[in-house]
Amino acid sequence: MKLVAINGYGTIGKRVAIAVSSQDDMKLVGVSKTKPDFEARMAVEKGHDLYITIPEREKLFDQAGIEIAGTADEMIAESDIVVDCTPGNVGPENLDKYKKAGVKAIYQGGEDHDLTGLSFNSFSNYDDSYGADYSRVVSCNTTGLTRSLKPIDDLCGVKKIRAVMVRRGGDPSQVNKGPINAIVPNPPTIPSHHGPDLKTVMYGVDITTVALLVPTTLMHQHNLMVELKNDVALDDVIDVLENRSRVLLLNAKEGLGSTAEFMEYAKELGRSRNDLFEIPIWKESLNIVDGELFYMQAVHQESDVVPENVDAIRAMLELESDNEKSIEKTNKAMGIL
Ligand SMILES: NC(=O)C1=CN([C@@H]2O[C@H](COP(=O)(O)OP(=O)(O)OC[C@H]3O[C@@H](n4cnc5c(N)ncnc54)[C@H](O)[C@@H]3O)[C@@H](O)[C@H]2O)C=CC1
Ligand SMILES: O=C(OP(=O)(O)O)[C@H](O)COP(=O)(O)O
Repeated sequence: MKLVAINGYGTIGKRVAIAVSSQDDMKLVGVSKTKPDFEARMAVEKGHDLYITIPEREKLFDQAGIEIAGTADEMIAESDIVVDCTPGNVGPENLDKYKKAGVKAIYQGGEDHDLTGLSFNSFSNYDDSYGADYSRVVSCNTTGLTRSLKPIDDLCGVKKIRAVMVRRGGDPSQVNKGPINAIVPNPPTIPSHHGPDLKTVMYGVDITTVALLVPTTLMHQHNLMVELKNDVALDDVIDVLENRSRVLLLNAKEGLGSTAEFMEYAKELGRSRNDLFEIPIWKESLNIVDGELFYMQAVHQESDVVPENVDAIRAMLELESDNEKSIEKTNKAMGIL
């Protein structure tokens, strides 16, 4: 059984840990924490072996009564692959460590593509990370773009994409993030990183993105304008999106007219942490005008990249060469629609 470690147990790391534990072809070695906070305590309660990033802090964990299994370096040495879920720009410090230990590593979207020279999405370029030592799962927003644009591109070809990304100010627990009362062009320059980032997993696509930050924590929201290469009926677009996993067409008229209601829908699904791994698209928003497709979608930023991390592990450890088989296996274990 291949062994997986999670370095950085925060928003993304704690979700990837549970997702890895639910698969039958990989085993979680453990997770790392820098400090003995409630998340460290609950990681142990959830049955994860807990390793400490800063060995000098062993006493603090002892004093807090939180049992540790060893140091993060020991966890890394035991593993076949590390999923690095540390905050953006911390990852590069760890690369030498992974190289010295001879372990593979997956980074997250907070790191630059150049760190690994390879980025990953399950649907668009799984094969390129097959057997790779280092790759990067693109950010939550870029993953959301890829999920809906790839099947559309496969159906009728995409000539040019323009997208306006309305980004959540911070995650629900991030009390020190904002804005509280403003709409902030973020960045104020164009394009935002999302367009160039999409090109690292959907090669050659013509896309420009603009991004804004707003005072909300639940989800990001995207507005897409897509010039199509070939004529297509709207029903065929709807059909292809309805039949694609990890994408959901939801109806505003059924009481799902906002990101808040999407998250209420997620609660009704009854999953751990109320996660919505799928990208919900407002069905009513889909329209084709003069060969241009318009639609609006949302992204549960805390969870949409989690299944992609599981598929990336499978590709890089050569556990499955067929992306569709990996997607199906991950979906089944995680209860994804
Ligand atoms: N939160 C989000 O909405 C999303 C985040 N990402 C990306 O995922 C990565 C992780 O983000 P989050 O989970 O949100 O961050 P987070 O801040 O919630 O969690 C990071 C964890 O890493 C720990 N940490 C810090 N320095 C460390 C080190 N040197 N070694 C080990 N652990 C360390 C922190 O204590 C914390 O527990 C970033 O690259 C981010 O851009 C990707 C998609 C969505
Ligand atoms: O990957 C994310 O967003 P992004 O796709 O806009 O970079 C996450 O929501 C983290 O974004 P943050 O950099 O605002 O914490």
